[in-house]
Amino acid sequence: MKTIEVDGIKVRIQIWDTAGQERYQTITKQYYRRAQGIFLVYDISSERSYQHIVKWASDVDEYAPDGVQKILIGNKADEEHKRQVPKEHGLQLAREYGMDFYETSACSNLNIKESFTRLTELVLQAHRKELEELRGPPRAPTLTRLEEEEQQPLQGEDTPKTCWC
Ligand SMILES: Nc1nc2c(ncn2[C@@H]2O[C@H](COP(=O)(O)OP(=O)(O)OP(=O)(O)O)[C@@H](O)[C@H]2O)c(=O)[nH]1
Repeated sequence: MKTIEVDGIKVRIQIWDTAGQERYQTITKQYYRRAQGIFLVYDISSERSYQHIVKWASDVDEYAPDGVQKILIGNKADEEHKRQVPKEHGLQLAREYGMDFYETSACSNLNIKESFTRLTELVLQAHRKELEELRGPPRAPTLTRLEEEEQQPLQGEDTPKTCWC
């Protein structure tokens, strides 16, 4: 669980790290069903992990709800000396899928906050209607309401007070 602030709203996010190994795939797919945002992560020092993204993306298409938000991540960006996947390839794949793309490093803390904030923003935007309801109606009273209030007789000391707060 993590609380982050996006556009002045505190959002509590629940993060699940699914197992990448083949033998856990049956369980992993069950987690997709209630996901609102998904990071598809490969390792920039492993061409194989990059090739695997196609399979992950098709699983997400099959099992995740419609409208789930997705971001492509190339992790281990601190391991430049071991790089097998050029940044351009990540960008290109993300473009094909219509996703945002970040290179991150869990070790040097590169783009971790940025990518989580972005995915949360995308999820919030996708649920804009519910978000507006959460924010509530505008606070300023309308002119009509003010006029109506002015016509109300003032409450005397002897009349029971309702809450004025
Ligand atoms: N250099 C570097 N190593 C990392 C980074 N992120 C993770 N690692 C290392 O990579 C290894 C695998 O990390 P995990 O978090 O277990 O990767 P995973 O994809 O969740 O693995 P599965 O649970 O098998 O799916 C560990 O040794 C981590 O310390 C990173 O940004 N940079």
